[in-house]
Amino acid sequence: MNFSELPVLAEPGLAARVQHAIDHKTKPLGALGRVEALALQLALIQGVERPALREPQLVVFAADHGLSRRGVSAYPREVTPQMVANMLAGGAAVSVLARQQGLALTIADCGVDAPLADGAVDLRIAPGTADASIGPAMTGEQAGRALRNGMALVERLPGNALLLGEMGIGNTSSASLLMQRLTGLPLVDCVGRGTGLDDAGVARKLAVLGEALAVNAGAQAPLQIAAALGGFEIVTMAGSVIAAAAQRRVVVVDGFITTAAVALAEALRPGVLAACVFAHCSAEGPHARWLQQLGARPLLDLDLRLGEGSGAALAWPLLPAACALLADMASFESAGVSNRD
Ligand SMILES: Cc1cc2ncn([C@H]3O[C@H](COP(=O)(O)O)[C@@H](O)[C@H]3O)c2cc1C
Ligand SMILES: O=C(O)c1cccnc1
Repeated sequence: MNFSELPVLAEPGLAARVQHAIDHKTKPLGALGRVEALALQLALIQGVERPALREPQLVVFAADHGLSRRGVSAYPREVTPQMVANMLAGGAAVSVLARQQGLALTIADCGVDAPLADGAVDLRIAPGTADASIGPAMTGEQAGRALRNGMALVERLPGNALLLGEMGIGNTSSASLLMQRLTGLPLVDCVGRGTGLDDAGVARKLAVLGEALAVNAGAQAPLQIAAALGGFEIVTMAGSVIAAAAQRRVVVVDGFITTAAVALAEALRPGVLAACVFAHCSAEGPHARWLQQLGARPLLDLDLRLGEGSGAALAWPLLPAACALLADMASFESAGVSNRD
């Protein structure tokens, strides 16, 4: 992807100036590999020659899904509020990683089927979506509200980097449905094991998701598709991605589900992808293919299949490292090192 060509980031000459600076650092040409591309992307996102990251915000968007009552997950629906509590208490993987990396952690309840947890941000639309296998997961009004909630949340958060996380039993199903509708690939190529379904479980998930696609076939515009196939957390996250990109914040994408939110945001507001750094390729089967379709090359490939923002947090240190190299490495000229002929 050529980031400088995207309208959201158009900044005449900046890409060439930053590339020139990178190429004159004291190293063989191109020797910092994809860290160089990352530094360039961060510069283009911020529209400056010396990008700098401050007060990174990891937001976990949480919600329940009507589909989780249809046996599409290996785990029960109650796990969503239980994990929200665990995240707030500091015991979830994302809590540990956010703490360790110095990332501010916000849990945004976009529609968990339980009372609002102490310490969660209240962006609740309803206690879980409707069952998308029998009709739209949410109304158009609810989808619009979720988008606006996500935008407003970013306005309230400090800093210039947003790391995406999510929690919602059944949400790989919503992500798979969105992938099918947004890419046009066959459903079977868009569905994975989620939390660990066996082959019979995947067959059941495929059958249920096939029903959801059939019953919601009339949805055409991106917002209609979002409402039909749902995920309050996914639609809210898409709103946050749109607002963050508009403010030139760096968006760090986690796994399969956050990719669904970003792809939805791109469908709603073409160009936002340019603000996105893809942290990792998830072990969720269809993720690699979707990344490829989006022209995204993720930083890490660790066989993660957790979500929560865990992969985004793990990849995070590469971003300040790229900024530091761009800002602080000497050039051949300043260090008196002989460049190649
Ligand atoms: C204990 C536990 C912690 C999690 N943390 C994230 N997820 C992940 O698994 C869910 C998606 O998979 P599926 O569509 O198969 O339900 C999401 O909540 C996602 O964040 C978890 C799942 C479980 C069980
Ligand atoms: O890639 C992800 O985000 C993912 C995969 C499986 C389960 N939960 C999340």
